[in-house]
Amino acid sequence: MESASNSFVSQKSYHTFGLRSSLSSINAGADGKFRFPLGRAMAPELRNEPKLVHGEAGYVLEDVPHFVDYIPDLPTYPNPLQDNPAYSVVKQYFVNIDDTVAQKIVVHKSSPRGTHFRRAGPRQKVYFESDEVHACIVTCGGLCPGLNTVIRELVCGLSHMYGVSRILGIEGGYKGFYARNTVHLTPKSVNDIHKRGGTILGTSRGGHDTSKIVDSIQDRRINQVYIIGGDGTQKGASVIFQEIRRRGLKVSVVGIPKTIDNDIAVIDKSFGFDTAVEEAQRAINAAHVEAGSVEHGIGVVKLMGRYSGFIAMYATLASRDVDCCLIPESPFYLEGKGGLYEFIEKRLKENGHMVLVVAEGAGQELIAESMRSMDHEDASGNKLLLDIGLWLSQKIKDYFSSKKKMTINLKYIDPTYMIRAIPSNASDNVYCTLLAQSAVHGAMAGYTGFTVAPVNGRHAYIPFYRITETQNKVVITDRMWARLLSSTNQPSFLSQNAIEEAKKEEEPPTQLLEGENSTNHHDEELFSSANQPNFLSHNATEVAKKEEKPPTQLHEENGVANKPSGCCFRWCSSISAM
Ligand SMILES: Nc1ncnc2c1ncn2[C@@H]1O[C@H](COP(=O)(O)OP(=O)(O)O)[C@@H](O)[C@H]1O
Ligand SMILES: O=P(O)(O)OC[C@H]1O[C@](O)(COP(=O)(O)O)[C@@H](O)[C@@H]1O
Ligand SMILES: [Mg+2]
Repeated sequence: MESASNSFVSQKSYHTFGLRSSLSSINAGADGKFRFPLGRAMAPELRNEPKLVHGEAGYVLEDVPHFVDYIPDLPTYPNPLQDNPAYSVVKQYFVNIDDTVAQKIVVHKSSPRGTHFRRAGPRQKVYFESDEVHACIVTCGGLCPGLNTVIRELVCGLSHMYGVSRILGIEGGYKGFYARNTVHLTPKSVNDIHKRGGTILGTSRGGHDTSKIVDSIQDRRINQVYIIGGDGTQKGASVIFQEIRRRGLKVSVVGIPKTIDNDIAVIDKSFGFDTAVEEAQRAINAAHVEAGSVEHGIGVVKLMGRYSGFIAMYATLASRDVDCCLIPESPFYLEGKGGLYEFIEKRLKENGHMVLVVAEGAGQELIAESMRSMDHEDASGNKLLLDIGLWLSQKIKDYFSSKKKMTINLKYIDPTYMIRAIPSNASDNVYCTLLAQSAVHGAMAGYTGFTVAPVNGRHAYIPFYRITETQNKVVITDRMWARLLSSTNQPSFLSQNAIEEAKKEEEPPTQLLEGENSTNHHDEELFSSANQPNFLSHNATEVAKKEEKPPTQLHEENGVANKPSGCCFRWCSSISAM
């Protein structure tokens, strides 16, 4: 462990440019290509306005900030990856600077091309020399499977791909910047951490003091900040970035989206979600076994999902043992025709038992009606929820014993923290690896103020505001919720009027549906992450390069040829990216 006061600080190349000097370069875009409207008092990127580039046929690039937007005359260096043997087999390893990723891929003949994001991946030129980089990593908010994998892969990516050796772990979330010690991270020290749940750095809610955090970054001469966390964390990262840019610092601020609830907007999915859905099966199985072993058995399982019911929805679809799934997005009622009690009674009569999955944020308004609502918040300002699982279990017991005089046998299982605290599964581990590598490539290339994530199966750099302006929610008028309703045959709890209203409110479902993503080859990343020899002679490499088509073509072909069929998860193949 290293204390904040004695951390090693290099004086080399730590740029601090005042606002005045930064204004001289405001019309040059990230790659010196794009230009912003002239004749304004201050550049858009200094006023937190979107950095938009318009192209033909309604094409819009929602670009991310870059050092050259506010720091003039920065030197660039060749990317050290060009001499890395793991990557020498790849014909076009570096991403074309004009590559962008479409936000919507379901289009019609006459559709405008729409919003795009900058494609993630390694660039030919970088804005840091290896020994100049002083990186730090922080984890904030609730736990999520995969946090340790992302930390590991950031450290290994920085070290193995870019020769960076100065990497600090900030302990205990945002407040750790100014109130806790730091820990020096090396590939050796993080070697096994992906096998453990939680985060080796610790985490916290609250404690976001922007100026103290940026002072700490500046004092320690940190120039790459990797911030792993959910929607709240990304809001915090955004204000840190704004302050850093206001001070004119050459410090890259990179957000890595983490949320077990999968409630972050724009992105395909967040890491840990797959693991959570898988682990939830164990609780659902247990509930099913318990319920099926007794007369009129009811198994109730509570899953996480404060404002979004994705875990509950996917766990239900995956299990096939669930009779009813309740989520925050779909209000329900208990009594009367079409209500929950009526449905439970029907299922018990038909099957003798039933399983109910409830997301923690579901039915909060119902509990609030029957209990005195406590409008409490946690340290980060998130609403503290009343326990729907316990409350609902009690209501069901009361109803059947006093109103129906029917003996039921209800078992309530709350596996929420057990699900959140496990290590990530194989699929999430690969996802975390690619995510961390994309983050490192972006920072090395001089981009800043962005969140990295897959969009339609390709990793992209997304401006913070796009991630934080809305939350991802289950669309109850979309096909996936309809699939769930049809698989459980539960009531929709909606009147015809409410359905019409919901349809009007929701965006048309032009987002990804099943099987629309492509699977791509990632052998190059795998060679690099294992640091193994590629066992190819120079000749073989050259021959392979001639035989292969450039990766962009390959990707496109795979997009058509490798469409998975019959897969019900919209992002099942979307971990390809980059
Ligand atoms: N609007 C905001 N501005 C700045 N910091 C924020 C904001 N919202 C949350 N944070 C900070 O982000 C961190 C994590 O937020 P939290 O909501 O607990 O988790 P998550 O990031 O997983 O949503 C906390 O330290 C919190 O203080
Ligand atoms: O008890 P804690 O640590 O506040 O966490 C509970 C909350 O964490 C969550 O997993 C979401 O966490 P984040 O906001 O950190 O993504 C919710 O599902 C749950 O309500
Ligand atoms: Mg959150």
